[in-house]
Amino acid sequence: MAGMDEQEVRRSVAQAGTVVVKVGSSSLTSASGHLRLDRLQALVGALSRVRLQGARLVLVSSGAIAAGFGSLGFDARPEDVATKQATASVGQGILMAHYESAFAVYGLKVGQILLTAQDTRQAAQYRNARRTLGRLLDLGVVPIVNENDALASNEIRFGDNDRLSALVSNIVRADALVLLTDVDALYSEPPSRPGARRISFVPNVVQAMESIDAEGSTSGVGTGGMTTKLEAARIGAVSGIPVLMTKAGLAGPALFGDPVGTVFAPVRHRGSARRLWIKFASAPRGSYEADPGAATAVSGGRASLLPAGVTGVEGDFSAGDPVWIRDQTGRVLGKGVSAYDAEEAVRLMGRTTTELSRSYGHQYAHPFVHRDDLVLL
Ligand SMILES: Nc1ncnc2c1ncn2[C@@H]1O[C@H](COP(=O)(O)OP(=O)(O)O)[C@@H](O)[C@H]1O
Ligand SMILES: N[C@@H](CCC(=O)OP(=O)(O)O)C(=O)O
Repeated sequence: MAGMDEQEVRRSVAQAGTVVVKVGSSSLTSASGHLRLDRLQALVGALSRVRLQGARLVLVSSGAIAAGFGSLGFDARPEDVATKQATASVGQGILMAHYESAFAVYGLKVGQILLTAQDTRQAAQYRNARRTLGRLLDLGVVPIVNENDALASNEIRFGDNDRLSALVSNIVRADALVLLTDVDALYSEPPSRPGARRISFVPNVVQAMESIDAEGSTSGVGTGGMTTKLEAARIGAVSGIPVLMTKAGLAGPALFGDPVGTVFAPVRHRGSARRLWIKFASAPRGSYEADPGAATAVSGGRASLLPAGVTGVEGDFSAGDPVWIRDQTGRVLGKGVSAYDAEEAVRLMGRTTTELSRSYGHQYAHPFVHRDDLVLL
């Protein structure tokens, strides 16, 4: 809920019925490309306590590449795509084997879910991922999610698990997202710099992103650095989900509401699952150009985009695909699901729904993008 103070955010993390925890490579692996078993086991100990107290838990774990390159005899993280994919394939097996036996100590079962960006962009695959994750959680299993690095090539990658974990939080409708990394908290600038200030509460991450310097540093084995963590916190906060970030060694206290790390307050109420998908996960396949009247109406937040207000159609999309909505200067106003395919839309644009109904029948008397299927950006 919007307007929460620090204590309320911490309490809602501790009381979350469904929690997504993301752990970064730097927290699980050594610089030589091997898993740090002691760390993995400590993490699993903390997570198991939460699960055994009744919370539904999803773990988004990085580390496939960082845990795989040492065992393949490389002295550094590989750079080329094919070797990275092969390394991830080996490392993912190592990770899962250890998670499986570490959770088994607490009598818990794990299930592997490897996602590609495509699985969140397409509505049908998104629903499929949601169904499988939901069923695993119903069965009391801890789903362990990673990007399907072995098959994802550069063009179709999420690239970082921070953003992925925020999308997974929306998929499972999590009550909290916990990002575990190798720094204890968010700082005003990279903590290696003198003068970096520790921040324990971020009331509005959208505003905070303008003043925090997260540039140019990762731990070396991680990929996204602080920038992608802030982006994940933003997606969470804007989706109505409280977010906590701290170092992996503090997972236990963090999940039990102790004052560790940085918490980010939700900045909006949570919208419907469909709108969250449109806003954060869907990839538009074309766009509608709105005339000034339609642009104003749509920007007001309550109107649908009617055929009469559309002056251009771009791209090759089908009915049910996401599209951008732009004004006549090309500025993006929003994103929505088109009720028509591009070819039909070209034929129908510029005409009132009454005209369309008269010429083509009742089934054509509806908006190009219904307001329930439209989000402003
Ligand atoms: N403003 C900041 N506050 C905290 N950490 C920061 C900041 N800017 C950069 N960093 C760096 O981000 C790193 C964590 O990112 P990364 O290496 O990608 O971790 P992970 O593997 O957990 O995803 C930290 O080691 C830290 O040095
Ligand atoms: N999917 C990749 C990790 C990608 C990633 O985001 O890494 P990190 O910044 O350590 O969370 C892997 O398992 O190696």
